Parts: sequence; structure tokens; C-alpha cells
Amino acid sequence: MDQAMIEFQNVTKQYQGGQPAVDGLTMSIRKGSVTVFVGPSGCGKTTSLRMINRMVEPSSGVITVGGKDVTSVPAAELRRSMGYVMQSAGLLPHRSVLDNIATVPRLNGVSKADARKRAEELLDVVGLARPLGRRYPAQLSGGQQQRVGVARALAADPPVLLMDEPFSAVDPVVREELQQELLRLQKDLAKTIVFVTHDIDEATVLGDMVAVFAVGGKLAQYATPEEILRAPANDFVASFVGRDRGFRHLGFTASDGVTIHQVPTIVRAASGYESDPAAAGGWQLVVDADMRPLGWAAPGTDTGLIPGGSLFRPGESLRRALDAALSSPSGLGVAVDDAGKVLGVVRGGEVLALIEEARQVRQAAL
Ligand SMILES: Nc1ncnc2c1ncn2[C@@H]1O[C@H](COP(=O)(O)OP(=O)(O)OP(=O)(O)O)[C@@H](O)[C@H]1O
Repeated sequence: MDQAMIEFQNVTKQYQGGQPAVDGLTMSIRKGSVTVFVGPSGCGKTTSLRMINRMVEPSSGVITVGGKDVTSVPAAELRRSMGYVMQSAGLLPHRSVLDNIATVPRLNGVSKADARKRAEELLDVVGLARPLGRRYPAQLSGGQQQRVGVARALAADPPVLLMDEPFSAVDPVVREELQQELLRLQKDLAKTIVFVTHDIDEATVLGDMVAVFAVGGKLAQYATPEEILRAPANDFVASFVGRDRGFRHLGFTASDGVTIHQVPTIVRAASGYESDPAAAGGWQLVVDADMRPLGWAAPGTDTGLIPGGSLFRPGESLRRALDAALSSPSGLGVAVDDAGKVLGVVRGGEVLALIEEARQVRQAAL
């Protein structure tokens, strides 16, 4: 796993008449990892990404993929050997979704029938219903189009996937869904993914490694997301990751010690409500017949169902546990298992105490 897949050796790109867009970039990207290029607008992220598949040629320096200098491979062949996903999905409007996904395998000489069969399987992989394959791109939502973009990039089963702000044009809820989907896919696929974003949150969620670029095309820090949040290399990185970095860092603190308490529940079934006799006038969690959370019933009032907050799954970070408690109208964060069934609740005060404990342990280790 520690093998390098992509290497930049002192790579510079200067477009005509300008300052360098990328300046002396040297970095090694591990096989099977997700590496995120992040930084403010115009700092050379896209240029760096595009030099990997020769959509842009460097002014100087060498880039190797799988140990091979990319300039030794014809540009068109190199491009087809890597998946590429961009912000606008870039689908061909007059071709069906299936034909869009089958484009590169067809160019590689795969028969139409085989390419379509593979395209149908890929719809499953990216979580799209098969009938959508017959539609045209304009008949899909933005999020669905991005999924097709990912399926198309995966069609030829390339070892390397290049993704340029693929999720930035969709709303935040769909965006988070797509991020989680990509992480799930990556668990099985173990591709070498290079992902460009200007969103530090997206970078720390997705990246095994994060490369922070500064204006002028210089690499400011290249480290794990945890390290970038805990120990920014300089003032530029510190200001880029922002004031919330302490909070974001919680995303890397394990929640093992969090106690999950029992919670009084009301089952909302077809026959009506069944209240928990243990409720004794406090907040009650409303669940369906399968014990999945639906919302809250406030104490002593009849205001009906109050929407719940975010959910916490044991094994997730303290950030998730705290968010579940803070976003819940009752102040109790709902914990669920993998099937979405209620396990109990976490208390905000207890999560904060654990956060403080973890901070002291970190401090003592310095
Ligand atoms: N084809 C081009 N010709 C001339 N200059 C270019 C070209 N493409 C990019 N640049 C310049 O190179 C610099 C880096 O651009 P690049 O697109 O790589 O940055 P980026 O970090 O991806 O930005 P953004 O987040 O805005 O997409 C910018 O100053 C940009 O104006």
C-alpha cells in the first residue's frame, strides 16, 4: 500500500506571459489512496491535476504514473487510461446515460453489447436505478448526473481517477451523500484518486492525504487531514483551514468512551401511538415500528412530532456525537446502529467532558 503511484518531480507550469501557475511541485501520491488538492481559487490545483493525464503539459519537471514518465505515453492513450470526473459531469447531451457510461470502453474496442452490460452494472455501483440508463442527461438531477460522471470514469476500470471539483455544483445534502458514496466505493475499489476542491471540509472528509496549495502554485503543506488541522505548517495554512479547525479536528477523535443511555420512546404504528411508561414527563423519542427514529415529542405538551437532529453511529468521531446532541431539540443525540435502529442517546455534557479529556491527553503527549 505504501507504493507510490503518481510522482511530481520539481514540476513547474507557466502559462504564456503569467506568473507560474504551479511552482516547483514535488510530491508522491500513494497507490490506492485518496489525495485531495485544496487551496484558494487560482492556486494551481486544476493545472496540477491536468498535468497528470497531459491535458496540460508542464513547462519543466517530470511526472510519473506507475513509475513511467507520462510523456512517454501518447496523450490520448494516457487520458483514456485514467478516469476523469469534472464539476459539470461533462456528459454528452444527445447520448443516453448508458451510452455515456460506455464511451471509453467503446473507444477501447469493447463490443457494444459488453460495454452496455458493464454500464448497467456500473449504475448499480454508483447507486442509480437501472431504468435511468435509458434517459438523457438533461432528464436527471444534478446529483444523478454526477453519479453518471463517476460511473463513466470507472467504466474502463482505470487504476487512477482524477476528480476536479466533482461535487461542487450540487446542494450540500446531496454533496454529503456523494462524498459518503465515494468513500464507500473506494473501500471496495481502492483506486488511486486525486481530488480537487477548494472546500477544506470536503478535503478532510475525503482525503487520506491533503495537499494545501498557496497562491502562486506552491505546495504549502502535504500531510494527513488530522495533522493539517492539528499542526498547520504556517500562517497561510492556519488561516486557510480557518477558525473552526479545532472543531473540525474533533472529526478525528474517537468516540469510544461515549456512554449511550436508554431513552423513553413512543412507537408510531399504524394503530396509533404507544407511549413508553418510563417517560415520566420528559422528552420522548418517536420511532417507527422498526425502532427507527422519526422525531421527538416535547414534555408535557401536545405540539406533535418535532424533527430530530443528526444521527450518531457508535464508532464515529466525537464531532459526530457532539453534533447529534447539539442539533437535537431535546439536547440528546440519537445513536443508531448500521440498520438505522435506535440504540439510545448521548448527552452533550458528557461528550464535551470526553473532548476535554482527549485534549489533555494530546497536550500531555506533546
Ligand atoms: N489555459 C490557461 N491559460 C493561461 N492561464 C491559465 C490557464 N489555465 C489556468 N491559468 C492560470 O493559472 C493559475 C492557476 O489556475 P488553476 O485553474 O490551476 O487554479 P485552481 O487552483 O484550480 O483554481 P480554481 O479553484 O479557481 O479552479 C490561475 O492564475 C489561472 O488564471
